[in-house]
Amino acid sequence: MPDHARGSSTAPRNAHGEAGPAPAAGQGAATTTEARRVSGVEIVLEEVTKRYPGSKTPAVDRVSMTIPAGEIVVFVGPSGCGKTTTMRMINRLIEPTSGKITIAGRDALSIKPDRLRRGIGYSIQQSGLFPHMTIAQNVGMVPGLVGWKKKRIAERVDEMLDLVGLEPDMYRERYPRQLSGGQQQRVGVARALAADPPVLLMDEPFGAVDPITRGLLQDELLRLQSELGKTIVFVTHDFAEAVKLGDRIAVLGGQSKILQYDTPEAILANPADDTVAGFIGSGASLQQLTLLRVRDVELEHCPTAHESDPPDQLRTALGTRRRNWGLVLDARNRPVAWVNRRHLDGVTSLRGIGDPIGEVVSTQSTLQDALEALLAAASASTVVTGSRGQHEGLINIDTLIQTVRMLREEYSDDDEDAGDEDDSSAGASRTPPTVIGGEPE
Ligand SMILES: Nc1ncnc2c1ncn2[C@@H]1O[C@H](COP(=O)(O)OP(=O)(O)OP(=O)(O)O)[C@@H](O)[C@H]1O
Repeated sequence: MPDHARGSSTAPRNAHGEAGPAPAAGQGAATTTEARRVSGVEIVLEEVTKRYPGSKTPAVDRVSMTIPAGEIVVFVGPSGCGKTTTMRMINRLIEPTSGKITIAGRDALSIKPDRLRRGIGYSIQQSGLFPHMTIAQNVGMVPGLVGWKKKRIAERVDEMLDLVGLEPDMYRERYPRQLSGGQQQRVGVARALAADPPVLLMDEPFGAVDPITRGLLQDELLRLQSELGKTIVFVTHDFAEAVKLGDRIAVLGGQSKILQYDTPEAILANPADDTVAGFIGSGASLQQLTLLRVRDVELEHCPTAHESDPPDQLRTALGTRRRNWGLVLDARNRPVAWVNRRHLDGVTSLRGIGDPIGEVVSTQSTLQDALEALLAAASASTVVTGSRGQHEGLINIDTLIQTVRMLREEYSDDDEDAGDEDDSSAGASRTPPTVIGGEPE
């Protein structure tokens, strides 16, 4: 296996995706928040309870929480704790037994369920697509129900397919069974977003796909959300997924009791109790790799050349920069092949030579995704691409090792501070912790 680029530099800039240094209180935080488009609305649950008929104990018992507009809030907890029931009460697929749910200031129980549901996108595991309907019909269903004109629906279908990375011409007339699991999930998200609802409920939407596709779909969701700013409630039982996606995480115990409701950084640094700590598991330092994205660390660079460039140019660059490996890019700067000097011997063109690129990570990927890609490829570095697949640089194992080391030092300092000053939020750079309806501190 090629060792590609070696050497490293580590320069994490901020936890959890916001570019630039963590703003000090009162300095940059407002700018970051303002810069983000928010089209979502606030959801408030007050003392919401669900008791299924014939069951002695409630499935959800007096849950109160505020889900801020434009944020991704992840419900995470063990199987059967009531995540799905809590989520489905928001769009009244399940009627609460008691309590109040307010969406954008309106009492959800006062809105007709059908009408309510049209304003709330819903995406579930296995995508929930109708098998006998084409992709276009599936995506256009809710806009059709709310009375959009045919032309507008057709345009919207194409726009949505494009948004989730599916070429409309290729996919709109296909049927769900003709798509892979990952593609079906993308269509599921496109359908949930089609009528432009301010709220999106996602119930383990990526649970049924393989881990690599899952990582890509998560990246895609984060990219979409950075453009759309919806209020998203996301259910998972995978804590790593919660850390990656959540602006806030609600860790739920039995009967949806809120054990902790806070930013991922704060929960990782200061689990509220042993149950939450147990749920995070023993790999806390590795989990912290999900707080940083590839774009947050300094990338390595190796010599590159376009397919149309003369091989000599790359040969010279490898020699001058004393590198064994370089990258060949296509006309749109997308990586095509790894090449070493041996590949360049006697060739007159860079087309069709070299080793396959192998695993690629995007600038949106978390450092944990990058680690997995490096381990899967068994190589010391992997190619990083930007939003349109263009080459951005390389990330290597040394960078990741240094980052884990740095995070460990940083978070152990926070622990000491927390003991001294009772400031329990290592994630305070983004948003103040909010515990509503959880255990009072
Ligand atoms: N329709 C129903 N009738 C009776 N009990 C139900 C019904 N749906 C769910 N329950 C029970 O309510 C509790 C909460 O279920 P729920 O599906 O909300 O949990 P969950 O955390 O989403 O679980 P999972 O992660 O396994 O999907 C469970 O004990 C479940 O058995």
